[in-house]
Amino acid sequence: MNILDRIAATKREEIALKQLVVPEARLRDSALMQREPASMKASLSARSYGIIAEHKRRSPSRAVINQALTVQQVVRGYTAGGAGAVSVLTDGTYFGGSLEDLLLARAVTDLPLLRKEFILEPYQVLEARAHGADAILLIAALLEPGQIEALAGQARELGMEVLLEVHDREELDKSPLGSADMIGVNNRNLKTFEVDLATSHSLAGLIPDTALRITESGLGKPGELRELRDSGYRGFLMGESFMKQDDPGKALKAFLKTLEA
Ligand SMILES: O=C(O)c1ccccc1NCC(=O)[C@H](O)[C@H](O)COP(=O)(O)O
Repeated sequence: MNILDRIAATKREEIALKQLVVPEARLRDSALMQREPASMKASLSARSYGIIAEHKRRSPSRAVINQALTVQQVVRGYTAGGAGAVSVLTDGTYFGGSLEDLLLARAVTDLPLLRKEFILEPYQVLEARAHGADAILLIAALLEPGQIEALAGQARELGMEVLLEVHDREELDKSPLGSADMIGVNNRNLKTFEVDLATSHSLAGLIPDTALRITESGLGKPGELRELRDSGYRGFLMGESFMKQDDPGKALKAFLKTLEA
């Protein structure tokens, strides 16, 4: 079984349990349901380099990235450092994240928040909204086209945007692209962890202009972002290269200064 299949199997078990412990009615009672979500697409589009800075303690491909900082320290730093949006990993088992991280992030920033999660069920979309997310991630490799449409429709009804993630031509061709506000190309093969920025370059021209193009993973050099921008990308999802620094927000600020010089 590859890692993505393992993550999905764990996730299904977790969702079944969580639905028993926290019923949907309780999620609907969250005070954050009254908050108007912000547009991540607009925030990223307003910048020449729309960085989605990710809070990421660890991952299946990297046992430890940064366990020393609080989520508030990281997200405050990203906000001051010029991020266009913040991505918060909420998976506990494989990434050491939680829904509490999303709540804490919400408490310290007005930037749009992406719930970075392996979403399989409508329950998780409601969870995202109830914990302050403005956008959700849908991973094409995990979902059938009909599921993408249904989950994206639910997100829209709840006022959130959708980042649809693909990794290859097959996933792009099978996906209902009109369901997404943003289409992300993950440079990391989630089954092998291999990272290749050529993935984004080769798929850029196949993404419809109705969606904002986002390139994800393995980014760290200003020159790479300039080339990806030339290919049509306006959003750049970056985790490890900032999180491995002692001060991720300062690292982001310095990175943007070099990029925009
Ligand atoms: O990062 C991983 O090892 C990983 C493994 C399996 C599934 C997903 C994984 N990462 C999720 C992501 O998409 C990245 O966290 C995100 O794009 C940022 O990537 P990076 O800048 O390389 O940290």
